[in-house]
Amino acid sequence: MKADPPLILDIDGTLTRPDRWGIDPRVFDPLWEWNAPVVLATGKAFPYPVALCHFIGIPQLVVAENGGVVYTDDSVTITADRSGAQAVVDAYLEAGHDLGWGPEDTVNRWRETEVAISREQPEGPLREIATELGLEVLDTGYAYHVVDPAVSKGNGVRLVAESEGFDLTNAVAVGDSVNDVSTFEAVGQSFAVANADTRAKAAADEVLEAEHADGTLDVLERVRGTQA
Ligand SMILES: O=C(O)COP(=O)(O)O
Ligand SMILES: [Mg+2]
Repeated sequence: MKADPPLILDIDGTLTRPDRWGIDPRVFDPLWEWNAPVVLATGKAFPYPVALCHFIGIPQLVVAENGGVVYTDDSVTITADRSGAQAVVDAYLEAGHDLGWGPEDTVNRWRETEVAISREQPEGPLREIATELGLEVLDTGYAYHVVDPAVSKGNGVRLVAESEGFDLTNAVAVGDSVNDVSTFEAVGQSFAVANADTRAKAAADEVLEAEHADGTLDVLERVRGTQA
């Protein structure tokens, strides 16, 4: 019997539904049944993908914070320091802006290596301050992320593959935005969902006809059982 290829999946825009926030529940069963490693590679803070793996019922193979935090079953690697991003955010707040998440800010509460800002907040001054301080702003379509340019999902995915002992040239990735470009470059076969931004579409081997989880489910159907 042929095996499944390792999967590297983005979360927002890729496992979600187009019409509302949240994961499309149809992705749970195929991921639980997947006969190869499934890595969730996301811009979200570390607890979110860990919880998603937990609730799907699959091993916790996670790249969080756009590569800032990498987790295989038994080891956490922190690949950056939050202080750079925090300095950008402090200057942004000092200039009279807000992160836009309310007083408890659960978006950033557990972030260890980067900071996310609501897309309802002004982007121009954030980019200006980040450039001045040598940091980068990624617009995922869900938030602006202030990140260390040396950090990437792709590098995180390489760490997971090395530690788990699978070959990324056999892996299949699906994503929707600029923060997935480095993942697409790291794997053998990459797909951008139809709702993806122009950078992700340009970097992917193939742009799917379907959006969000519909596109991802089509890929799963197509690549299941195709490994030697
Ligand atoms: O946190 C975000 O802004 C986007 O998350 P994602 O990388 O899973 O799409
Ligand atoms: Mg995404």
